[in-house]
Amino acid sequence: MEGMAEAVRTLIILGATGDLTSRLLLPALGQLLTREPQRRLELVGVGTSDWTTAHWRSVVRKSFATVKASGDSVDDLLSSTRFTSADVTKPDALKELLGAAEGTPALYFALPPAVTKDVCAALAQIELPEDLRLALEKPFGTDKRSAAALNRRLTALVPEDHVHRIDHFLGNSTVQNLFGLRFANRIFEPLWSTEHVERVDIVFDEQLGLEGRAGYYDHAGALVDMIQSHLLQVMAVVAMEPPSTMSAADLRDAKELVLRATKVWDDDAVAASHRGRYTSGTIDGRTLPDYVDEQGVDPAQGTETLAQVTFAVGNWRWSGVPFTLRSGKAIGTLRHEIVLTFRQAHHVPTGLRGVAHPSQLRIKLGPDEMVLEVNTNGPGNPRYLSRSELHADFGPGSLLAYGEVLAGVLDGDPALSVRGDTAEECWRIVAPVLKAWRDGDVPLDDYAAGSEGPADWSVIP
Ligand SMILES: NC(=O)C1=CN([C@@H]2O[C@H](COP(=O)(O)OP(=O)(O)OC[C@H]3O[C@@H](n4cnc5c(N)ncnc54)[C@H](OP(=O)(O)O)[C@@H]3O)[C@@H](O)[C@H]2O)C=CC1
Ligand SMILES: O=C1O[C@H](COP(=O)(O)O)[C@@H](O)[C@H](O)[C@H]1O
Repeated sequence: MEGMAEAVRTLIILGATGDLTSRLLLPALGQLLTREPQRRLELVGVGTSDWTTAHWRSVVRKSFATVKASGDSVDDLLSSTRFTSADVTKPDALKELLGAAEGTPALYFALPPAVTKDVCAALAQIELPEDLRLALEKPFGTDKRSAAALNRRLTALVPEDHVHRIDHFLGNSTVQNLFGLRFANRIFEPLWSTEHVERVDIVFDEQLGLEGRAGYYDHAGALVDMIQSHLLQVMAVVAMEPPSTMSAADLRDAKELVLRATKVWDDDAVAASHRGRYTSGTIDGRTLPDYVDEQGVDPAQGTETLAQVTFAVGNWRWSGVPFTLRSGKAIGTLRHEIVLTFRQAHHVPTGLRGVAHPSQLRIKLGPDEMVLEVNTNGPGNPRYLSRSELHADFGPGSLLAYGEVLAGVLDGDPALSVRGDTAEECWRIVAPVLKAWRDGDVPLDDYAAGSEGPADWSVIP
């Protein structure tokens, strides 16, 4: 790590009455404080709603209970946390909030993106405490240009390494495990290149449907919601060069180099992408309506609920290896995994019968495990090939993914947050696909909720 930063003493959540705060942020914070009973943190919740501090404390307590949070720092926080009703787009409101903060403060923007922009404009009008940290949720802009404009605003307020662009997939324990697996063994890294890898697939298929999120999702769609943000970050960790250290500078440089080398496969966004949208169906006994009939959806938006794009990473290590990223809602089988498919053996000895399938390494993004599928002689006839699976259980991380990224914000370590140039790069990468889809050059295929996606799409092995 580059020099120890001062730990945040006051966390101010802007948008404390919202869904993100109660469902994801507070449980993550409760878990973090349980693991670190020595940490002392003031928590201030802010929203325009007319909440009392007593009500806010009951919300925090309820969210903490979901992770069985306990211990000294939890008790301490529960008895001191307070709620302020304020419109944070007003400079005076921000001045008062920051003025009342003890020690190093962090502002967590759990706000709609348009409000976040206005808050940044308001922050520019007041004097800011030294060492202020800013944590921003996705979506970070809507394209490269708006992301760049937001970056300029933010870095006019605080230094880049005080800006935490949150991507909770970087805190996912399996993604964290990739560092150990790839860089603390000699047996995988020599195989981790175009010499031996035929293709890489990163799949995040969910059984969940829209779940009442039309206000956000119907404008984002699967490509922006998952691929432009989370899955490109995961891909960057899978494809990066070995960093010299785990410092924020080394990790983020290594990710950035991969993303800078990434473009749509063959520069052909039409051939390299698919989009789909669910129609009614049943998943695990739960019936979902057609996506277009979900509450709040505007059918005219033509929003996709399943996206698949193949990218090329144009460098020495990965030349010629397709990286296919896919994510969808309302898919019959939950599948969250990174799959490396290895090239065929150069020569299988004549006399060995059966089929030598390519070896595959499956790294699962929860439950956290790894499966290596290889050809062996197997049981029975020793001259007949069969498939064996080597399983490794990574075990769950001690923190939820949000807890890992929140720890980075509180400790002033941006290693797990997205750097400004990288946020822009990710928009550059998907821009040709967004354009092809907007222009209607790629069909929006139907698939029934509960199916595995449109039947004529190529299957990801
Ligand atoms: N919910 C989720 O699962 C995820 C959300 N995100 C991102 O997190 C952010 C927040 O999402 P979410 O919690 O779902 O949104 P909500 O709509 O549930 O909450 C928005 C919050 O913003 C507050 N707010 C709006 N305007 C102001 C204002 N002028 N001053 C003070 N507070 C204001 C609202 O407070 P009040 O109502 O009291 O005015 C409310 O607490 C978004 O950027 C979203 O994209 C990212 C990943 C997942
Ligand atoms: O950010 C998001 O991620 C979730 C999937 O992540 P998980 O950690 O909740 O499994 C996804 O469902 C959602 O659409 C997306 O906005």
